[in-house]
Amino acid sequence: MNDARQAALDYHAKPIPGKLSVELTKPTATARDLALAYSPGVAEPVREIARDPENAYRYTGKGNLVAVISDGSAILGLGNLGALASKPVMEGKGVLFKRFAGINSVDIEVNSESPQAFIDTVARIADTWGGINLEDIKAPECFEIEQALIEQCNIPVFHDDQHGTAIVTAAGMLNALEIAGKRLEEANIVCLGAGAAAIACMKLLVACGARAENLVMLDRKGVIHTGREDLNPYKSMFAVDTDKRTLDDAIDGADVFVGLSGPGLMTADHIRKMAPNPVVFACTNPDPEIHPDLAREVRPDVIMATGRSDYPNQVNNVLGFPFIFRGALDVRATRINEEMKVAAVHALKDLAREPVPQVVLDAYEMQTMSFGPEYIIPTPVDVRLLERITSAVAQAAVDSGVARRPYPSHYPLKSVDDVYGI
Ligand SMILES: NC(=O)C1=CN([C@@H]2O[C@H](COP(=O)(O)OP(=O)(O)OC[C@H]3O[C@@H](n4cnc5c(N)ncnc54)[C@H](OP(=O)(O)O)[C@@H]3O)[C@@H](O)[C@H]2O)C=CC1
Ligand SMILES: CC(=O)C(=O)O
Ligand SMILES: [Mg+2]
Repeated sequence: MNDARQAALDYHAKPIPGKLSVELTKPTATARDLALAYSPGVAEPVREIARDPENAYRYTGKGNLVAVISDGSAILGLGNLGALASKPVMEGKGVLFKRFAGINSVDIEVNSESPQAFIDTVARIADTWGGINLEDIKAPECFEIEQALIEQCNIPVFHDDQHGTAIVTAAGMLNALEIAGKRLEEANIVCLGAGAAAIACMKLLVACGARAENLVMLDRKGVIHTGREDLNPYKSMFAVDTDKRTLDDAIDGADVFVGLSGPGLMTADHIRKMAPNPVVFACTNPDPEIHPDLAREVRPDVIMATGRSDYPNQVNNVLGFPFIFRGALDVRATRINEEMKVAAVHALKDLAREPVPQVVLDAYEMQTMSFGPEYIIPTPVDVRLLERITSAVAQAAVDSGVARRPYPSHYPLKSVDDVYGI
């Protein structure tokens, strides 16, 4: 077994299995403590919640609790490996929620025989949570599932692989193109993949100014064009009238490549054919469409991003979902709407232009990091993400009328220790 593989397995297995645990927030040492925590004291908040469900936010952990729910049908770029196999990733999302935004989470892996069974299962347990983060559910089922749950639940339901990824991709793309001296409105874009992440990313890029006619999307069968009769409605939105059929055809002269598909699908010959100063976001995890070392060797002028932590420019939804949920929870938003997503894009994009704190440089063992080809987007350990994205999202929720609480008086957040505002 190679060292990296063994290290990853040991990390998950030792000293105790898994990456998350539950902690107590109240004293439990004495008989009095127990009489308050459990019987008879617990009956009082029960009565209060039965009288008014909003009291669940006051007397339980609901308001700072997010469910991370998957059916394991699209685990990273590893494919449909089933609900249980997705558990390390879902625990991992919980780690990120807690570490970066002070949010408690529980991972739930659902064995479901149909989208409707999944929807019914999640809808029945929705009251438990302050929000629901859907994760690693494959397209096209993910679209129907998310839409149904948004309609049935009065808490935010957010499919991270769609919207978290799209927000981070749009922020990184706007910066990368500026550095490359290009405009999104004029860029020729190739998107490899036509699933949850790809469809949402391309929709948001179009909303940000990309032209649909400059965008070629590909699935396993090749270019999504108007002559195809096997397209679902989500893919059809991106069908273009073109003679191009393969990635090799589409990539010729392209300014941008976005990979949300599978490992190793982009070759040296593909990247060689791109326009000057190409932008390549090879975002499949854990192994990207093209390795960054190969991409840079073939194209020294590339602006390269991956989903990984061990190369510059990590375009990964970790830069989005913890902070978006934090902002949504703190104003008790009923949903995460387009205004909140756009606010997150701009907060993330703008932060990349500011000087990088020493603590971030230390974490990455770098002497310098500054806005440019090797730094198009902040790193996940940058605590300013907590301040900027949560504030922007909360404000957008208030302004767009989905907040049930005012903009928090304890904002801006400077640390996860401040999230309860006490
Ligand atoms: N960096 C990040 O933050 C994120 C990265 N991702 C990555 O994006 C990828 C897709 O995830 P997701 O959208 O959730 O999964 P889905 O299962 O919803 O979509 C996968 C898509 O990839 C396409 N695909 C797979 N293999 C090939 C191939 N050989 N050639 C062309 N297209 C191919 C599929 O084509 P078809 O439709 O024909 O089956 C499908 O459209 C994963 O690798 C994941 O790790 C996802 C979310 C966040
Ligand atoms: C990062 C992530 O959510 C994914 O690759 O699926
Ligand atoms: Mg995912």
